[in-house]
Amino acid sequence: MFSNIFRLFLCKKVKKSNKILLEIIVNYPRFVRAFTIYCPNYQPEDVEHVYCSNLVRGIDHIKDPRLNKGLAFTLKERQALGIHGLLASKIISQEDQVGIARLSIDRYKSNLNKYIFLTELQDTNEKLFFSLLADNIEKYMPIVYTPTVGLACQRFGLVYKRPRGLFITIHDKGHILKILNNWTENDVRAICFTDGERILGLGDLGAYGMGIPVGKLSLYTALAGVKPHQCLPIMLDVGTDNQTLLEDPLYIGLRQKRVRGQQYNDFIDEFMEACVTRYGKNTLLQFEDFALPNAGPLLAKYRDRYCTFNDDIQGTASVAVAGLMAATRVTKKKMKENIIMFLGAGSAANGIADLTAQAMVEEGMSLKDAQGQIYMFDVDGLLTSKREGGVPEHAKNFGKDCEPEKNFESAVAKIKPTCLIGCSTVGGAFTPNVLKQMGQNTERPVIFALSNPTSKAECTAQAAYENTEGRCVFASGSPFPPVQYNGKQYKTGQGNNAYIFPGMALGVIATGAHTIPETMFLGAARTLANFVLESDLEKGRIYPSLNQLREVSFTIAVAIAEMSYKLDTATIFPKPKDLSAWVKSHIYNSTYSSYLPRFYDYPPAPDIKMKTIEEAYHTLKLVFTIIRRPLSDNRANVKKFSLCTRIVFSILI
Ligand SMILES: O=C([O-])CC(=O)C(=O)O
Ligand SMILES: [Mg+2]
Repeated sequence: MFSNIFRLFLCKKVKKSNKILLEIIVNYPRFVRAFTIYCPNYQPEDVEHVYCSNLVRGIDHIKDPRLNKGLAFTLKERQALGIHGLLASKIISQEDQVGIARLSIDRYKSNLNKYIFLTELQDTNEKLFFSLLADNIEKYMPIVYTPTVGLACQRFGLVYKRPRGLFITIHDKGHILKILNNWTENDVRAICFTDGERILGLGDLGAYGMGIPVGKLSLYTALAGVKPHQCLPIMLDVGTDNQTLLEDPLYIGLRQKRVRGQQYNDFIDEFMEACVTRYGKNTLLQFEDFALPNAGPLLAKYRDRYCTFNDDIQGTASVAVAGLMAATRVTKKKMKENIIMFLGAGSAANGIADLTAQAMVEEGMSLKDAQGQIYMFDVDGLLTSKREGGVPEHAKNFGKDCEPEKNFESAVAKIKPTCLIGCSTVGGAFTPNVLKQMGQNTERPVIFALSNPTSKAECTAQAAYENTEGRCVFASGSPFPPVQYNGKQYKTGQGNNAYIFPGMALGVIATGAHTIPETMFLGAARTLANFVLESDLEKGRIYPSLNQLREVSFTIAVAIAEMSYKLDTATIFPKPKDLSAWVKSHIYNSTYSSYLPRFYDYPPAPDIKMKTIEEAYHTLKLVFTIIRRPLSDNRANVKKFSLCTRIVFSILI
């Protein structure tokens, strides 16, 4: 470390103080985080690129996916970087590269092969991958995400080639922090992790579940612009109870049954603590695809202590409630005028039910009355106290005291729900008879088949429209093509949490929120519902089109940032005057940057020629001033102290 400081002080060729800044940023990783939180305009990836262009030369520049531009390197860059001759002579613009990549993908017939192509592109040229994805969301989201990612997880032994994220096993207990230290990126702001026990509706896929956090985080960047180097996917491998996988020669995870109980809980405890020790207290920790017995209790345990949320409970709830809100404009029924019935009583169903009840309360209903209008039906039938075993603890708010009913169709006929929501992972469970009954229950029945991937959807869009004479309001978790019925085309909406979690993440990261209160998910739902146009509703769609997802995510991010201050969970002070501009300043730029020196592009700073140690000292002082300035708020005194201490330690130790 001292040699680094020495190197910094002896940096002879420095022309401008910004160059010194770059040196500091690159050499002192903990400093990077402190610095970039307060000066997000200094895009760390650009800083690294500019810096790296001086250090990384030759073939290494092409091999690094963050630096690689393929044939888009200009002649000057090729000469400066020592890669002239390593590339074909033609120089191709990034835009043309996107077109070529599209042609290449289209040549593959199978979606799994398209997935593999895109993964390889991400591994070789990150900016091209994200610009391709961001420009073609509707086309490629179903490949890198649901439903193809489900198939990729099932075949992960074949798909897995090189590290993207960390695998932490139960045997690493006691050493998790050390493993996090092996991830060389220091500016991680968001971690998405799974233990693989409930991968989509596909069940326990063990370590093969890694595809899900990888896919989710790709959407963080493609949809919300969270910088890719700030995202870390993690697989917590505690074994699998999937016998087929335990016998699969290609299986890449621990070949043992799942560890449960105290040992599991201690492992997750250690993991959560290690993450904040390594990356800071307000690192966003997203639980993904945990099974029911763990998902709810872990959320309850950590939600007030960490910046965390469970995507399947809260993200799914938020998108479903947004759908219900938008549907009120079609059905002309307020939320509180509905009878809602769930098929499935797991974490997703309970998350949606809780948030729906809150939305009804906001319309002036008591919580008890709201819960009274929400029914659940699981594998053992209607949730009532009179059934064998009673109402399960995790769904106790929605159990009723009526007679037991084991037949789903009869339950739908008896209770006459106006909204039917599928979170059961039982493909085809909304039979034609069930759908017809919904058509009899009300003029405009709301039918959501939310289970993923497509094979697990409770019904297809086609079946929903056909069996309700085109009167239903339909949404599904996985995409369905438009439906033709009775001479009319219906474009159905995809009620997938992808509408929520990217924007939520950006808003939370931009304000350094230290917890994520539940009302933020209601706020996100409302923001999303407001995006739905009358023209969408006319086409039968209660969500904005996927191509609007970037705009939607940004608007949600700004709303979340606003709430973050209102709810006193933000840690960036003083509150930026223009919150929208502040959020924007955090967004990743997937356009290639020039690797020729361009220090003059950075915000103006005094032009100090570094000849003496004294001048270097002044530059450091300048950096401190920049960092201290936004912390003048009295409320932030403690944070100010700890931040300054961290900076001093970063530099001196
Ligand atoms: O991944 C998706 O498409 C939605 C989701 O969280 C799930 O089904 O678990
Ligand atoms: Mg999920």
